[in-house]
Amino acid sequence: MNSQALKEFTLEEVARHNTEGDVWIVIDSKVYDVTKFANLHPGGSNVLYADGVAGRDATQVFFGLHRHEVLLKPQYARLQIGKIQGQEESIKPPVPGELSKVPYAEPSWLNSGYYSPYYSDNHRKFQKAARKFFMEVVKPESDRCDANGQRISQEVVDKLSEVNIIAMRLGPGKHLQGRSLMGGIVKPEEFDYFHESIIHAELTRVSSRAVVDGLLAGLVIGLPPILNYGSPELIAKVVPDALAGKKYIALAITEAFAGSDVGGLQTTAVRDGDYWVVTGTKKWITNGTFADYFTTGCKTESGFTVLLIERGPGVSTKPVKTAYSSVAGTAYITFDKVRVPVSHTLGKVGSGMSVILSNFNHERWMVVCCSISAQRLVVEECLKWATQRMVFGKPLTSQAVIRAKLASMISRVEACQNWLESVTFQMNNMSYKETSDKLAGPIGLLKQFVSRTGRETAEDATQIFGGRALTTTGMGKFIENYHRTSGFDAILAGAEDVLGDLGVRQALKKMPRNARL
Ligand code: HEM
Repeated sequence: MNSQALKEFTLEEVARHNTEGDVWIVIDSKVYDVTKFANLHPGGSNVLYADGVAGRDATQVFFGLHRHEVLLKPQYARLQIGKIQGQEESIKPPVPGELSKVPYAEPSWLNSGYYSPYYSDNHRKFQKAARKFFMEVVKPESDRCDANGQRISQEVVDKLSEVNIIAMRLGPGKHLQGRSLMGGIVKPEEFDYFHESIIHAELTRVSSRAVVDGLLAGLVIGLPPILNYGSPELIAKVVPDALAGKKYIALAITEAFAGSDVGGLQTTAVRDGDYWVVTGTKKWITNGTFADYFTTGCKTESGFTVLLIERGPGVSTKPVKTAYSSVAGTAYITFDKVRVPVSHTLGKVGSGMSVILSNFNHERWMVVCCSISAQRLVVEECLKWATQRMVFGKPLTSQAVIRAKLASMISRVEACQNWLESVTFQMNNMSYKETSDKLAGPIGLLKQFVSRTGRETAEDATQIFGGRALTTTGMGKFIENYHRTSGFDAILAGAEDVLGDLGVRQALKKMPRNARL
């Protein structure tokens, strides 16, 4: 409703409309006529006729039961008929691009009056633009697609590629040359891993776990092997369309037969002249239902080899139902005697393991960035809920047990953030080779730690929200989604225990032979 056209009422006038057949209520200074809506109200009509609600200021009871966004939906916003004389609304929706004022809802480098050795003003400017973009372009799409399971629309993908978010999700590198990043805020040669971490964090703030993956995570992990190991002709054929969001890529490694034990894979490629003939299956392949290309791990006579397989005769994909939304496009793939040109071999025949392993650090680090951002959002949701929810006449925060949970959640996310920033700083200063040598172990340990804290935080948040954390709509919908999907961070890009073990094994390799107590 246009504020200029708002009619003004006194609380006494509103109070006269307090019966079935004529019921008004006040929420945050706004007057709503809910007479006709009462019979359609999802919470029932009786609750609107109750004492203290009908004809009264029901702000507190309303916010104990609904998210603010309910009032912003056009079908409910139009129930507003005016405002209370002399009062102004105080509860406002977030403005796209703005930071949250809830403590710990933002990493400290974004809070005014705090300092960071890692982030510059350029990172801050970049973050502001990214938040606005994701809030305006991706959030509405995320809500819609997570619910209906449909893939992200081409229109949104086109907008992502206009500001080169698809290319930036791959990290710094040659592929950014000549591109205008986020409207030119950062020069391609100055784009670093902190900028990239901002993209992951801001994407995660507005998206469910499934949408984070649905927004071309398959490409983020499936394209680097092509960029790093493909022939110039193959790169020219595939990369421009992929970064423009015109073609989709999936990384097809895992099978029902083998996951972390890549050596046990059964998809086989046999040479036939200038072609490989590929037969086998792949499972849990993110974006597989809509991918045009599959960066595929195959068994060959001389060992494990990675091939780029184009969708075509012999390739079929079907959705795999998982705990998160099918917007992620998780697929079961069948390759039935698929003929793949030998020129589509990525790296040397038999050297597929190094092609795949070189990709893992970045993928795991990306999962960490996303998980920490989601955990921070959970902290924000819990702080808001525990403050606004009244129990036994007092806010939930008056309970020591709730405050203790909040303390654990905040400490975990802050610990994760600080470790992530220190690893990211190393990545900025190391060559790709050095990163593989020195950071594979720490990134494995970091991911194990972060996915564990994620699930602990999901448990704590569920206790704080109670039954509301068990429903997919309403007050606890983020908590329900996070609780249901935080396990993906513990499995995707390497199972938690395997990564912890990797970290320790890498450390043991570097133990000095003469180290003694
Ligand atoms: C303009 C006023 C209102 C609108 C547009 C509205 C709308 C809604 C909607 C859409 C829901 C479904 C749950 C959700 O999506 O969050 C809901 C549930 C509910 N509403 Fe309202 N409501 C209004 C006022 C009130 C008031 C004043 C009360 C006071 C008692 C109330 C009590 C409830 C209850 C008890 C539920 C069920 C909550 C649950 O299942 O957890 N509503 N309302």
